[in-house]
Amino acid sequence: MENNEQIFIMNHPLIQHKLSFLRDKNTGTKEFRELVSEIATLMCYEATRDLPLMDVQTETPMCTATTKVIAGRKLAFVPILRAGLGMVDGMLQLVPSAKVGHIGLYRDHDTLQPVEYYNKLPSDIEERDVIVLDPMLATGGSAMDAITIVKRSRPRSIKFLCIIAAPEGLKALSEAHPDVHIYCAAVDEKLNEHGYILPGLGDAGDRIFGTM
Ligand SMILES: O=c1ccn([C@@H]2O[C@H](COP(=O)(O)O)[C@@H](O)[C@H]2O)c(=O)[nH]1
Ligand SMILES: O=P(O)(O)OP(=O)(O)O
Ligand SMILES: [Mg+2]
Repeated sequence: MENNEQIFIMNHPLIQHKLSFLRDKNTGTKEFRELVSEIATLMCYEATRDLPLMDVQTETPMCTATTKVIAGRKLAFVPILRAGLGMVDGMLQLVPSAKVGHIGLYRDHDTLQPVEYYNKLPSDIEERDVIVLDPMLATGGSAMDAITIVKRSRPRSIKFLCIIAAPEGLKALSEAHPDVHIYCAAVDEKLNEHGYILPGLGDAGDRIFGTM
């Protein structure tokens, strides 16, 4: 799977290095949580690369200079519960002013279909660019549903940021929401018969919250 106009694979060495430890089954809950957060920060840096800038006048100790600031674009992060929660603090490290909405979805074990159980989005989401967060894009069902829910509130734009994607999920999501840019750190081989990503890292929510 290659980068294209909709899908961005972040192969930065720091991200890839941390991802190896994240995949390791011997990585414990505390370290796993820290790694998810650190990777989210690094991915946030890339995913905000297109934020528009505007010129301002700044008094340096030497003279007046024309410098750049972000041109008033407001962001909202929307983690898909539970696993997406692990990415929020890392994102807020770089954009502390972002608002945070939450969408609660779990996958039905038999059908693999997402089941919605919670939904709270910022009231001014129409003025915001949204980044939906979930470490894992497997069948794509959760991301597709979460983005459909967010779209009903008419944000300015939506991006989806995950750490590991399966080819099946990338295809499904990019076809269902061609207007949504997708950022991931790795595209793995395939899904197993239970809808888990191979080689993957297991169940991200369970590993973040220690509920294995
Ligand atoms: O290897 C995996 C696969 C899935 N998850 C969790 O499931 C959803 C995504 O699954 P979809 O099939 O794309 O709906 C995601 O929220 C993860 O929490 C996982 O942890 N590990
Ligand atoms: O998508 P699931 O079912 O794995 O949910 P959670 O993120 O709560 O583990
Ligand atoms: Mg889970």
